Amino acid sequence: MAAIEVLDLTKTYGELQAVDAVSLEVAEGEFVGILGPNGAGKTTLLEMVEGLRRPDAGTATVLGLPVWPRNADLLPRMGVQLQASAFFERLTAREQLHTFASLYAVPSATADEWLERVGLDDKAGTRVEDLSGGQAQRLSIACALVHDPDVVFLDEPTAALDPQARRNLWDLLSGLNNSGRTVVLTTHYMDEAEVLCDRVAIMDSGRILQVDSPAALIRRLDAPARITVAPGAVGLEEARGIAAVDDVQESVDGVVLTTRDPAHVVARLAERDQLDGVRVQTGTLEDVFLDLTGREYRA
Ligand SMILES: Nc1ncnc2c1ncn2[C@@H]1O[C@H](COP(=O)(O)OP(=O)(O)OP(=O)(O)O)[C@@H](O)[C@H]1O
Repeated sequence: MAAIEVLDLTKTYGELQAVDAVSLEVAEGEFVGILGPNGAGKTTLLEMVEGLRRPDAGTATVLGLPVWPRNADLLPRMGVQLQASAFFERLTAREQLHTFASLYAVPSATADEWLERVGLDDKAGTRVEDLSGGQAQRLSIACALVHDPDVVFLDEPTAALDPQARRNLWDLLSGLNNSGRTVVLTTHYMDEAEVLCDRVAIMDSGRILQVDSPAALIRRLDAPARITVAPGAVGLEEARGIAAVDDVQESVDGVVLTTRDPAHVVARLAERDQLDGVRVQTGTLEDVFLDLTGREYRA
């Protein structure tokens, strides 16, 4: 049985088709990312799947149960990350988490374990409004997980964090589904989707354009590879003479060779001892987005 089944979910706000007949299946234990620019419809889709927003049409089931009308049997089995602004004011981090735990009859000791797991034990006595952005995000994730749900929904969990805080949170998130949990997250960060997700659904203008593993999405693109070598490591004319090299350009980083057969080109460079500073770049999810929409990706 799929953990999540979404069939033709649709939501319209006035003239705007925010979510347009979206279908998606998520297997048990899978980590799926919904990736798209601002306004793509990610939050609206997620809230309908969580049973928080009523669809105009279509259905969603979680663990085999319909999510709308709101299903009381499902609530303890789902973890929904709150935006930090939804915390109870003036509570400390520990009080906030204990309050959530008590809603699900989870012992306080378990809540304290979670505080430690998300690295907030030294902030237990700090009021939620005095936590940094990253600390507040980690607390909101602990609140979503404290009752040990089977399915976890995270809406842009690393939004507005600095790069270091994002990476710290990635470590936490990548450990999340090791214990068999199903995780669905929305993000507008390509690198985040690539690092964390088994499969990525690329969303734009209310539609899911493609769903697959990041590697498969990029492979399907059939984009040429770019091989950069240090400035001066190879002459421009010499590089143009290597079989399978389609194009050669000079850039600030060095000489950039474009090819559809990077293994062959790297082998030729190696034979000539010209691998100084070599870097091989294949396509990225940004290229996939450009290919699918005809637009540059702007988070
Ligand atoms: N309650 C609402 N009433 C009217 N329009 C809405 C409402 N909620 C969302 N929208 C619009 O629907 C579209 C999709 O919004 P949504 O928040 O789902 O996108 P998103 O992909 O999550 O964007 P972001 O990354 O900025 O959060 C946007 O154009 C938004 O302005």
